Amino acid sequence: MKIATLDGIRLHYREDGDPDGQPVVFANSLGTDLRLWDEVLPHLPKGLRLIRYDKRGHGLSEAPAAPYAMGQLVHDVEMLLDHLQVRDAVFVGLSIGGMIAQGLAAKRLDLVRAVVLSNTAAKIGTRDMWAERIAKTESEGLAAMSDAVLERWFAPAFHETDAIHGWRAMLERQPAHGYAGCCAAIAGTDFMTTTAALRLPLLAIAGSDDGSTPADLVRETADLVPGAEFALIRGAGHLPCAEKPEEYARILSDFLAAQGCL
Ligand SMILES: O=C(O)CC1=CCC(=O)O1
Repeated sequence: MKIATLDGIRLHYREDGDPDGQPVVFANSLGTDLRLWDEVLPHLPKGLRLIRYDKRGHGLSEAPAAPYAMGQLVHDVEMLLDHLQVRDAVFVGLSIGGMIAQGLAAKRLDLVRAVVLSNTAAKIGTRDMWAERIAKTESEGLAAMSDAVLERWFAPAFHETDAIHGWRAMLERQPAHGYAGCCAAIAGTDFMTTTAALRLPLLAIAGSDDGSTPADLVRETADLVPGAEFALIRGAGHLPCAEKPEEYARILSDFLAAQGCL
């Protein structure tokens, strides 16, 4: 198991693939850990250096007292990539992970050569919506919200699979204050202006049944950046990498090939 203590925060990460290959970094969504990418990685071409990590408050990373700020989440991964001596990575971020991707690309272009913004936006939800979710998480715990969250995560057919129970367990086992801390970071984030100033290769991925960041919202963020590409995965919700991993990997592989990464 790999843990790096960086500026006082313990971050859990994992590396797969070729240590000398093109780095591809994956950032997870709210309520998930780095296993979010388990089904995608085996379908990616060989020769890539695949780096995943748990953001603060999630998975096996430390969960300091909430709330967190988006700047802290960006700084955490910035330190991790410096620690791993990564430069010019393709950064794949899903939902809050996609917000981290936008923040990192705006701050440290030396670390990021291209971004994949999956099921995310420059701004997600409203302050009131997040305040409500934080209050419920703190008072009732994550299990009280998991039905509603899973409705947004997956299209109807996936709810009939055994795998749905694993995703529920992953969500409910996150530290409640870590989850709430990340909700606060999302509530305080509006990257409209900074993302519109980005000039780098960008692929946005959306799910047709995404109840959290609907496809139109994802496309709106992609449209901020000249030349951005957009891919829609039909029959998938907010976590298409879990629901349609082969299609997700194909879209990602095509993008990596177009960037000369393969
Ligand atoms: O609505 C959800 O729970 C999904 C979500 C919103 C931001 C994020 O990272 O996940």
